[in-house]
Amino acid sequence: MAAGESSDGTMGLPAKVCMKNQPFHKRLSYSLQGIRSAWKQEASFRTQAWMALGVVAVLIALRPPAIWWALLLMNCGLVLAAELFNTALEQTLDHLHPEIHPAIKVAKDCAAGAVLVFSFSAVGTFLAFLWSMVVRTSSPG
Ligand SMILES: Nc1ncnc2c1ncn2[C@@H]1O[C@H](COP(=O)(O)OP(=O)(O)OP(=O)(O)O)[C@@H](O)[C@H]1O
Repeated sequence: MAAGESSDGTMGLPAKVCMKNQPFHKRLSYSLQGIRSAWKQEASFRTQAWMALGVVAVLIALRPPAIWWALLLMNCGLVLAAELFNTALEQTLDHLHPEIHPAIKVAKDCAAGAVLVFSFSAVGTFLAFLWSMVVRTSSPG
């Protein structure tokens, strides 16, 4: 055993530090646990996930060119990822500072604003997609 190393191989580091750099399957499992927690706790995340599924259903039904799949899936992913970041920030702030504070209001409002910006982008992209479908079906030939 090297000097300073403990018998459990942690070198006496706090447990939190030892949770870094774990095998891929463990890191994947933590990511999935995060998504499951957001699903359980955040109504907004559930709504956005159902809407993303709706978009996928529309894509499967209409079979548009690949560029529309890429654009719409990317927008759905951005909204869901932004909501996960928003949830992470809310949980951290509520844990570290449960009391009301103007700085926490600004931080939470900005995070919610980020989700709103991505949501507008997603809605705009979806409307453009619908418009392109209408033009494609109404054009002669
Ligand atoms: N500790 C606090 N201090 C000041 N304002 C707060 C605090 N906690 C929440 N707020 C205000 O309440 C709003 C909603 O709070 P919070 O984000 O925790 O709820 P939420 O329903 O989970 O929101 P979201 O739908 O964005 O996930 C915040 O955007 C902020 O304006």
